[in-house]
Amino acid sequence: MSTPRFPNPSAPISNKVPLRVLLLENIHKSAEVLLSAEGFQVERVAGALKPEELAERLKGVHLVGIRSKTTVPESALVHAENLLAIGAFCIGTNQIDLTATNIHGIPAFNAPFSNTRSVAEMVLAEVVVLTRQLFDRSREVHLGQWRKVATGSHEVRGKTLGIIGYGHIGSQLGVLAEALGMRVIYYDVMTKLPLGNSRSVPTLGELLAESDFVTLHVPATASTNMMIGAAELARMKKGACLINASRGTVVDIPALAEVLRSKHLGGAAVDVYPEEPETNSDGFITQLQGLPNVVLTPHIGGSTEEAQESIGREVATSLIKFVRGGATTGAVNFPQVEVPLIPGTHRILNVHRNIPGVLRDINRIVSDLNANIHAQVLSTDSNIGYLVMDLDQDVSAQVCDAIAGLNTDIKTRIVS
Ligand SMILES: NC(=O)c1ccc[n+]([C@@H]2O[C@H](COP(=O)([O-])OP(=O)(O)OC[C@H]3O[C@@H](n4cnc5c(N)ncnc54)[C@H](O)[C@@H]3O)[C@@H](O)[C@H]2O)c1
Ligand SMILES: O=C(O)[C@H](O)COP(=O)(O)O
Repeated sequence: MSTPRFPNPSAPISNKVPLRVLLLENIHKSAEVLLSAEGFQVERVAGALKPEELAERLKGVHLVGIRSKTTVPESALVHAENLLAIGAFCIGTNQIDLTATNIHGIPAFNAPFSNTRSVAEMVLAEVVVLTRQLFDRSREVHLGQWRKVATGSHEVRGKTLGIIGYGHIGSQLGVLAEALGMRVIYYDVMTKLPLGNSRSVPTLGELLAESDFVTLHVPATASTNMMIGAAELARMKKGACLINASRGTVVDIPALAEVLRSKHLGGAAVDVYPEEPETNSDGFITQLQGLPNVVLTPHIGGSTEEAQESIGREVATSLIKFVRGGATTGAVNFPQVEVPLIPGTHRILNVHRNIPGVLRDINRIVSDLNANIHAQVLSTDSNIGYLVMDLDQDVSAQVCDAIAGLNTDIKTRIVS
């Protein structure tokens, strides 16, 4: 593998030069509070940045925080010679080129559970809203129209909720839905423990055919891209409702608009779209606008104060632990290492290309400098090796420089 090498930040992180942090997309203040308390210099941007703007803004930045709207392709890293880590202050990490960041030695951290409950609660509310056509009735009354009807309105008790993707959100939603008396079935590519009385179905087709409500909770991947198109929508029961609060790439919007217009589906709730605005000031157009019993929300499934506050703290904490001690636990694109710091030792962190002989070369450098290794932990994936090494003697600057000179080196830094 030939890894394009960006300039190596092998100089020790100095307490005198504060680390620069760039937080995009209105990341919660809780993150800034923690990062500032470390002495880091935090800059904020309200919306997302396009990749070329991001590339410019990453010059000299050590940590960047994004949410779901900021894409981080390899081209955005071209000036990111100081970038140590990326914080995705959300669940999804499909917006980051995880392979490119991995081979450039930049771990990406997310918050895998902090907004799970918020999404599950919103989807459960939408099930009731759709089956009672509450938004349409509400709009009519706002317009001075009194349309008291029961036709087409139903209880959710006894109805079947079909969950596609029975992970953190899907399984939590299933538990909440059973509390309302719903029957829960799910389809997942992995074998999952059924919670409560829920039942796994072997195929997507069976789930679509059996459900009164179908809700999607899968990540954006090649296998989920357009997984609900015209053929899948046609398999759903007449009058059933579709809910998508996962990713906009999962549902074919024109096909959905068509089955809503033809009244094959009774309603839909959509929170995510193939193209979403970068800021709250941008306009938005979708073919679903104006259709009856269609709830459209601006990607707010995880947008509660509770979730955002908790995500801010969780991801900021991961970034701080990585800066201070090199911990990569929870990074989505990196070998996992977490070693407690021992006072009096001198820690070096090294990311290198995963080829035979690197550890031998590094240990020869340490030995030539007459240093003693107190602790050494190496974890690898198919592209890179991540080494955390504590030395008894303070020769870490010389060791660091020598390791950075190896042609296998990707990133090397000293933390203590
Ligand atoms: N609307 C929002 O604001 C919001 C908030 C949080 C998360 N999300 C989205 O929801 C997604 C799910 O979140 P989660 O925390 O439950 O993730 P998760 O990883 O815990 O669960 C995802 C599940 O989908 C399954 N899956 C993957 N590919 C599949 C396929 N082709 N068919 C069927 N199942 C498949 C996985 O096996 C897993 O069980 C996230 O990836 C994110 O994109 C949206
Ligand atoms: O992946 C997620 O957690 C959700 O899509 C929420 O993303 P957001 O932080 O951009 O609202």
